[in-house]
Amino acid sequence: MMVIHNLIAGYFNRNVTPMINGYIKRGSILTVVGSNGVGKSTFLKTLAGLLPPNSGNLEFLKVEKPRIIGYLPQKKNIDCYFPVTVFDVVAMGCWPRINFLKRINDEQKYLIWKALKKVKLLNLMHRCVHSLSGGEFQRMLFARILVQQAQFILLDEPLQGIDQETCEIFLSSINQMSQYGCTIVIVLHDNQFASKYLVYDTLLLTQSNSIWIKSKTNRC
Ligand SMILES: Nc1ncnc2c1ncn2[C@@H]1O[C@H](COP(=O)(O)OP(=O)(O)OP(=O)(O)O)[C@@H](O)[C@H]1O
Repeated sequence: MMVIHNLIAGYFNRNVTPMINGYIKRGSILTVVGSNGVGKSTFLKTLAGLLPPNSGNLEFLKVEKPRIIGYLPQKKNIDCYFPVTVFDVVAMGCWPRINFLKRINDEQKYLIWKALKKVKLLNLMHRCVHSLSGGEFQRMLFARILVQQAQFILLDEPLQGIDQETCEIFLSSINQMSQYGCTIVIVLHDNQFASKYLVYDTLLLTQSNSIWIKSKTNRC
C-alpha cells in the first residue's frame, strides 16, 4: 500500500496540486481526473519519483516498495526524433532486469514479441519511431509497459488518440495486470469509457481540493 500524506506536488517552489491525502492499495486501480492544468501529470510524476513533493510525503509500506516503476508519459514529453526503432523502445522495458553489458535473452525477446503482438505492432517493429502515427506511438509505449512487468504502473492518458478496439485491448490488459497484483494509477480525461472495463477508485483534482472517490465494489 502507498500512503499519501499532505502531499502538494509542483515545480520548484510553485505549488500545482491542492493538498492530497489518501492511500493506494496493492492491486488496486486509481484513476486521476480533473480539468486541464489542475496537476494530474504533475501528481503522476511525483508518484514516479521524477519530481520531489513540494510538501508532504509518499510512503510505501516497507515490504511492498516496488523495485520497478512503470511510467507511460504523455507523448509531448518524449523526444520522438531520437533514431530508434519500435523494437528498441519496447525492449527498453527489459532494461531494469538485465545487466548493462548483457544482451536480451530469448525469453525476453519472446516477451517483447508477445507485447508487440498484443498491441498490433508486429509489422512495424523495425520502423523508426519518428515515422509512427500518434496512435501507433501510444501503442508502442503501452507495449513497453507490458514488457516491464512492474508492480507499480503509472499511465498518463494512455488512451489518448487510440481507437476503440485498441482502448479495449489496453483496458483489458490493465485489468489483468491489476488482477496479478499490480497497482495502477491512470490519468484519464473521460473515465466513463474505462468504467465499462475496470473497477477503480477515483482521485478528482480541482484547483482548491482533492476528492478521493472510493469504488462502490469492495474489491480489495
Ligand atoms: N515543467 C514544468 N515547469 C513548470 N510548470 C509546469 C511544468 N509542467 C507543467 N507545468 C504547469 O503545471 C500545471 C499543471 O500541469 P499538468 O501537466 O500537471 O496538468 P494536467 O492536469 O495534467 O493538464 P492536462 O489535462 O492539460 O494534461 C500547469 O499550469 C502547467 O503549465
